[in-house]
Amino acid sequence: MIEIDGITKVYGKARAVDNVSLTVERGELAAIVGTSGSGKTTLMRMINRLVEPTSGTIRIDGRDNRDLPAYELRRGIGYAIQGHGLFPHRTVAENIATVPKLLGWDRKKRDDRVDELLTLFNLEPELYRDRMPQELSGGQKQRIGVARALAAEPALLLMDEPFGALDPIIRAKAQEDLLKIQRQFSTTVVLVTHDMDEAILLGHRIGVMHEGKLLQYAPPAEIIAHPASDFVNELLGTGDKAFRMLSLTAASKMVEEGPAEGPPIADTASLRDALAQILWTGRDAVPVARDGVIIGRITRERLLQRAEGPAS
Ligand SMILES: Nc1ncnc2c1ncn2[C@@H]1O[C@H](COP(=O)(O)OP(=O)(O)OP(=O)(O)O)[C@@H](O)[C@H]1O
Repeated sequence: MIEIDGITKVYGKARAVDNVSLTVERGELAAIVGTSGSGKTTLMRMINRLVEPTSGTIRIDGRDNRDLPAYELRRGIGYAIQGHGLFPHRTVAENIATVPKLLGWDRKKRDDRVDELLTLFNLEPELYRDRMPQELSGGQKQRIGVARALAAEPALLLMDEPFGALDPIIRAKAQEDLLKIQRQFSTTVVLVTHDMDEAILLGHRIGVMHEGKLLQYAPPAEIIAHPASDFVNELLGTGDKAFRMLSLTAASKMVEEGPAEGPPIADTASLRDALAQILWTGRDAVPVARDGVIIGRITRERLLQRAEGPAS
């Protein structure tokens, strides 16, 4: 659990982060969004003390983050950044095993962990563990950067635009991997992103920053339904709100009995996917399948009702 309490960072006359307070519960993912220069990275870097705050406190699992020497604190916190930050003269395996080595893990345990992570990120260990970073594509480097952040199974993971340079397909896969890992290990994650769709997909809570201030910190559905200000509303993109609302719910939550023609969608797909299918194929309803077996349908009518916002 991270408790950020009245944290401020002043550079010269500018308040890069201005009296921000928020709590991230253990096992939760907080997505921080905002315009460029709004203070997202500075806020995140004060958690692992790459930046020292001007005032305020940050507690991690109840302990002031200044109680430990900064290098020791950072060993316990995974950190992944855009542009990966890999050591260019170390192999992929050495890069991933950086923190386990600092922590004194023996060779066998380190090697096993490297192979496990490479497999998790769909990179065949035999092919990739001895490569140098310059022998990887941009997307592969990013995945290794995230693998390195996860290597010592940190309870806390900080991610600064970690999927920024990935193409949409790899990005979706990397987001899925992150969710899987996050659930499996109950990792507490703070993720900085400028992509609202990513924040809505991944965040249990979303923090919206502007000019150093935290404008709103709430679950995605609440941010969409009740934006705290015009600025938050604008950032959400009014035109996309209906679809964003639908993207929050799995098809399994709206299945009803009844017939429907044509190819089914999976019950794990979102209502947004269901509506897209219905519109694209001109149907009134789409069958829903679980593990390949049809379990019911979703109708166009109910989806449209669900997508309606509050009457203005
Ligand atoms: N070391 C520094 N010295 C002086 N000013 C800084 C320093 N680091 C950041 N700033 C300023 O603090 C403000 C917040 O920067 P920060 O990097 O936290 O924003 P951000 O929201 O992460 O932006 P982006 O999305 O563009 O990465 C900016 O105005 C930036 O110029």
